[in-house]
Amino acid sequence: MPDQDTLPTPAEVTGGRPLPEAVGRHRATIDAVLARRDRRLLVVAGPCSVHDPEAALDYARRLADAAERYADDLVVVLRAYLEKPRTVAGWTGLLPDPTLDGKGDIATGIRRGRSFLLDAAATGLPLAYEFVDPVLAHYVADLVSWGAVGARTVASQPHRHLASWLPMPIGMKNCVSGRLDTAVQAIQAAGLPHTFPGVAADGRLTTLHSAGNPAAHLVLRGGVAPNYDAASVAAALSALRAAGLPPRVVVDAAHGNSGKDHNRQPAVIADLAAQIAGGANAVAGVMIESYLSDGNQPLAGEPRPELSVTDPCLGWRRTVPLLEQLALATRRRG
Ligand SMILES: O=C[C@H](O)[C@H](O)COP(=O)(O)O
Ligand SMILES: C=C(OP(=O)(O)O)C(=O)O
Repeated sequence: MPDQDTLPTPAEVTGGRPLPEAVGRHRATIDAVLARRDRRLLVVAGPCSVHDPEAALDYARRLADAAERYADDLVVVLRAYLEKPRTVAGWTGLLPDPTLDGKGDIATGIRRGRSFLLDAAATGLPLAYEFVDPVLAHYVADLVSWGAVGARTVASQPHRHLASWLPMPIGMKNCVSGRLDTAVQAIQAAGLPHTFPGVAADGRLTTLHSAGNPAAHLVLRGGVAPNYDAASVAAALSALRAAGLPPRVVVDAAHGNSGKDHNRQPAVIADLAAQIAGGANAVAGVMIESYLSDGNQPLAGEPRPELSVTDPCLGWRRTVPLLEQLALATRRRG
């Protein structure tokens, strides 16, 4: 008999409900936007973390409605982040800790998290996901259309190998200090074939052979200083060109670019919208940390469903005008 800490196999959890047929289409669309074959702007928006699946679905449905309204200019993707990398310690997300209290019931987290991802995908939105733990990737990757390797793991060989194997565009974030070279090297590494250990569908450890991911790209998330302004974007494009990589970036309005202050995200988006309207074609996408209510809350006791328990997010009412602004800027860019 498996004890309660034994995890289900990937096949046991991925076999339950049919895969949304749209995932392949979403990945191809996002790839075309990043390669600038599609003139639209990628907008990755959503909560810093999902702690209450019902409330996050409420958010997803609102975002799906808005995505439809702006579909001529924006390709909107839901941040469906179920794992959190921590600087030192803290809640690590719904997948590894679904009861939000450090008990770490990962088996329940995998089932609950996957069920959330399937419900979120049913809204019609493509899903974004940060791959924090390479083992857990095998339980969710089939539902993800845009992946991220975060600022705290971008130097890690297992993450680069995983990115080289994953079948969706992967954003490599500049590291926490703001240095770009680690992320540029991560894009180069992910573009190559690798052989590394992973988890097979039947749960056995296996040797994986990757072909290399041609759609890995840079995400500017700021560091000790922001890097969303036109001069920083130009410097990033030069670094990409010097490394022989396509000059295209996604810019994160949160994290180091807003000093983790959600109130600063609108100013970052305004600056990016001005760059885009002015013709900055290499800005292929933006990222916004947005949720139902403005701000965040400490994780103690029973958390409010509509308020982030990790980084502060911009509330829904303040998010909609930003989508409008980005759609308009993209239309002007032509
Ligand atoms: O995006 C979320 C956080 O910035 C990230 O998980 C790190 O958080 P921490 O510095 O509070 O640990
Ligand atoms: C942790 C995140 O970002 P970063 O890696 O840029 O800190 C995130 O997007 O949730």
